[in-house]
Amino acid sequence: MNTHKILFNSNVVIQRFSHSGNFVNPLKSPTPSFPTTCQKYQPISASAPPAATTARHHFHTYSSSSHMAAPTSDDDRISRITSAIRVIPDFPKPGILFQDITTLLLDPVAFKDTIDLFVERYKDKDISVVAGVEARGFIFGPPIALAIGAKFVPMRKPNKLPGPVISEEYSLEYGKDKIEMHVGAVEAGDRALVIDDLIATGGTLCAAINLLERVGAHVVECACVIELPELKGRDRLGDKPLFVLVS
Ligand SMILES: O=P(O)(O)OC[C@H]1O[C@H](OP(=O)(O)OP(=O)(O)O)[C@H](O)[C@@H]1O
Ligand SMILES: Nc1ncnc2[nH]cnc12
Repeated sequence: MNTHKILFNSNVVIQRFSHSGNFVNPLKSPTPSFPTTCQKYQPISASAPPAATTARHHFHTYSSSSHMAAPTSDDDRISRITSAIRVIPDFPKPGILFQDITTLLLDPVAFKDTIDLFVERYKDKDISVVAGVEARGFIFGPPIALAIGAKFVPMRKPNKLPGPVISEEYSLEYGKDKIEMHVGAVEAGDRALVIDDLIATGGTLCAAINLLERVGAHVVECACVIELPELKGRDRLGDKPLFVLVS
């Protein structure tokens, strides 16, 4: 395992690289063209170049710094989380390597490790709202919100929320979608953390950020369990900080 220090979100963090036998090319089909910032949906180009084929897990955790306690046994926790995520080829479409977090949920130790790592990072950051994106952000968001004393706000697929909503459309790997948030759930001045299981192209997180910023909230950071770096979602977030456990 190689270990080196990088600058990450203003803190010195340790980045570790290791290889896993069953985690290979995250996308075997051509890469669609995605917006490079949190801009509106752009049409997908059929003639885009192939995706990069090298994939590996690299773990973003953080070391001791002046204002954060160093969690013990990060290696063990990240390894357990990585091992508990199942990779399914050709789901839901040929060419997609699906990162299945349902197997992580079957492992109470790895699931707790996941929540603990996020809670340790955010407990002293004065977060007032945790926004979780449907559907898998609803799994990780609420336990984090409860542990750090923040409200949880669901960002839902269209026509699911009963009250008045604001909406944002966004592009996916294949096609487009929309998320909605209840008007009044988040207020100007709220300090928000956006949680999802995975960042691919970054379209979903961008839409969530846009919804929160439209009502005057400050998005402190986005956090995901998994990042697919080949799809460059991190670039699309611009200067908005992103924290991930596994990529
Ligand atoms: O970075 P992006 O390219 O936007 O992709 C990431 C999103 O894709 C998946 O959700 P999906 O849209 O499949 O919905 P689901 O969680 O309801 O299955 C995943 O849970 C993220 O929300
Ligand atoms: N490869 C992937 N696995 C799981 N969820 C995803 N959402 C977008 N791409 C995904």
